[in-house]
Amino acid sequence: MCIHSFPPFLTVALTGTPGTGKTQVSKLLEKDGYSVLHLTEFIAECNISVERDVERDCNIVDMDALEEAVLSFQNKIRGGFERKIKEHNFSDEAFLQFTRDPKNLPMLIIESHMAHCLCDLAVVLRSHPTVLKERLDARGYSERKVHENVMSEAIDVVLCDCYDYCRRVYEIDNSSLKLSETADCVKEIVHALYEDEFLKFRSYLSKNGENIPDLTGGGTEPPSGLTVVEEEGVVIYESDYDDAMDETHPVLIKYVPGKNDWSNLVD
Ligand SMILES: Nc1ncnc2c1ncn2[C@@H]1O[C@H](COP(=O)(O)OP(=O)(O)OP(=O)(O)O)[C@@H](O)[C@H]1O
Repeated sequence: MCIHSFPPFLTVALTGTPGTGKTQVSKLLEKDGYSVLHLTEFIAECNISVERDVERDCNIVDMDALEEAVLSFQNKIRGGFERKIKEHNFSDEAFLQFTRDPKNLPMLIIESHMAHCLCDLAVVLRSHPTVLKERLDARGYSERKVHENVMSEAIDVVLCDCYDYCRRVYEIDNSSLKLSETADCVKEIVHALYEDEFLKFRSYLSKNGENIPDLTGGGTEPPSGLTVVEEEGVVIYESDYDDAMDETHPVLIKYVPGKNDWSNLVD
């Protein structure tokens, strides 16, 4: 059983091995108006317990506490979107048009090398190991730390993790891209992803004879058969949508600038 709202609010991981550019890219996205959560800072702000692994020079986080804090943050952001949507009189087409403005995209992008553990959709930044090594050396990391990260990139550790955790995984190789070009790729992906998820959920509701939720000023009427739950002031629906829509295997899409045909994502 999964929790969904309609129109959907998506949480998307922007993940990758350290040094692949998550922080810098997400800052560009944020500047353009996308909602971004920087997980490392969030963990510190929320005082989530962290243990230090001195040998491997990294932190170990209490994932249960983190998940709870992220969910609560996500609900607050989602509430803001729901209120914004209610101010308008949208047809589906007009709504999708509205979401093309980054400030109106009902999505939270979580930036971290472990964000994919908290999301079922992920964009993975990849960099060639030699490019990555240069970036990590420039940070002054120990030889061991550089080696561990470069090896992990070479054998696709984060990508494989995403494949385990997520139902959709988008991979961008930014080895020969500029920072702004990488950000543009992410933008293209998240908008295509949102539209696809919206249309899929809409089509699911229609096929199952559910009342189509109203996007107009009257608010989102619960589709019949779905349980209405109220969480932190946000109306959400519980449904078996995820079970029905569950892809047997996660979808893995390699991003090739200018070449992806997003229309083939829609069933
Ligand atoms: N095409 C590109 N895309 C992303 N980053 C790039 C690109 N070209 C160069 N860079 C540089 O690579 C570095 C990536 O560092 P950044 O801190 O963003 O990585 P990160 O994945 O967030 O690492 P960490 O997980 O340790 O926070 C930056 O200095 C950035 O300017």
